[in-house]
Amino acid sequence: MTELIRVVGGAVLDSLATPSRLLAARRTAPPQFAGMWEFPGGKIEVGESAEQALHRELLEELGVRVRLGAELESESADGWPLNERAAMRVWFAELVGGEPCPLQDHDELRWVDLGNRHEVLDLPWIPADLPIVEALLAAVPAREHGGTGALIR
Ligand SMILES: Nc1nc2c([nH]c(=O)n2[C@H]2C[C@H](O)[C@@H](COP(=O)(O)OP(=O)(O)OP(=O)(O)O)O2)c(=O)[nH]1
Repeated sequence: MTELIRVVGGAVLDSLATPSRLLAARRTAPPQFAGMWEFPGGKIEVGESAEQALHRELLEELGVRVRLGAELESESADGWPLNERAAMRVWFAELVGGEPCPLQDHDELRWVDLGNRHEVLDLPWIPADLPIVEALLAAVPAREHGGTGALIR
């Protein structure tokens, strides 16, 4: 059996304590994903933990340092299925250094309003990301319900 490709993604928020916006990134490659939106991140390299990989990828791709919050839990410990060979673990995060720029693998970054489901879901996400985005929207505490702090660990 071929080994699972392990991917990590960052659900970068304007704030873990009082989240209102999510940073989405538009891919430039490969051709089947170019122009689609995703969670910035990438494959875990040999010798890295998932969290180390996520810090490295966000620095390489966006030029930012982040504080990680809670993981967006999926049914499998391997993370969210992307295809028959790959799965992605996703962590909430907030910026602690740098301004996000599409340095590598993306040509546009966009802060989308978590209070507006259509604005978030109308982006042409990589199809495998749609259940993840739905779960993220459900996990982010609604401000009007006074839910804050749930994404901090
Ligand atoms: N980063 C990321 N990859 C995703 C998402 N959704 C999704 O299906 N993928 C797929 C696309 C790729 O086949 C794979 C991740 O590969 P990648 O190209 O981002 O990884 P990498 O930065 O380590 O790139 P490379 O050096 O191996 O080319 O997972 C997502 O939201 N974020």
